[in-house]
Amino acid sequence: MAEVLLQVDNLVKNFGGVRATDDLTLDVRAGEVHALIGPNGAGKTTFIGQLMGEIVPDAGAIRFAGSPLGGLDTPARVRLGIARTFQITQLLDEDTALSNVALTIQAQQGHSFRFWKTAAGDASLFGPAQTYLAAAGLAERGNVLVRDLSHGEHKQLELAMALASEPRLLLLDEPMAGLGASESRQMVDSLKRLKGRTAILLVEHDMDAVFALADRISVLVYGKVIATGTPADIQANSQVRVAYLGEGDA
Ligand SMILES: Nc1ncnc2c1ncn2[C@@H]1O[C@H](COP(=O)(O)OP(=O)(O)OP(=O)(O)O)[C@@H](O)[C@H]1O
Repeated sequence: MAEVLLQVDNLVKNFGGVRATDDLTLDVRAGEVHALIGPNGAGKTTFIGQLMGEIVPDAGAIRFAGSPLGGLDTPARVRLGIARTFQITQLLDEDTALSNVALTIQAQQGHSFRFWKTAAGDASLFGPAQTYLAAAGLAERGNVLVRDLSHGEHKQLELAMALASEPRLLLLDEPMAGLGASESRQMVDSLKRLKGRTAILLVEHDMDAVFALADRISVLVYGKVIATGTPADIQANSQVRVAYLGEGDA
């Protein structure tokens, strides 16, 4: 069995009277796609925020590659090898997809955005940028302006930008949201190609995508993991069927 990359133990987060994360225990193994599913408001986004260091837990522990993450800010966690999509919210609409990825690589290297003009002329960034675009399924779209990309292609570009930090763990918060059927298929194909290269924690409502991609699935209900298992285990779990999948649907 692959090594445990992310180990979360007994995590708790309260917002006033709401316990958004309730004694949450979960692990992600190196290279696996681990889907986290659950009804609206189950606490999935709050959990990702705690993994990235954007939300401070009230109790519990998170270890990544054996080291505790408590007290580390988001950039420090990115340097350790954790990345999420939508981390860099500002796509430059008037620049090409390739330039946007090149800029992300430059930012990873510690340069400030104000040196962008020089970076745009720095051909050494374009080779790697093209590789990340290709990994995200946008090999042919590098020279297209961001404002001319479709919604699905924006999502793929955000994926390429997340890959630019060479993460060992990629956190994806609803990558299929708002995508049409063919765009969803392209995203699933891109994520399938990434399997094994990086571990993925996939928060997703689209069950077709979850069952197409996941090695394991955890089910979150009211901030608590009520089940973890293979897709077949989860589909057969009567507690999950009642709580989430809906009897008769699964
Ligand atoms: N900053 C906050 N202040 C107060 N309550 C919050 C805050 N963030 C989240 N919550 C509450 O915590 C619970 C979990 O919310 P969260 O957004 O993490 O759920 P989710 O599973 O990501 O939902 P969805 O699938 O709809 O995105 C909800 O009851 C939500 O209202």
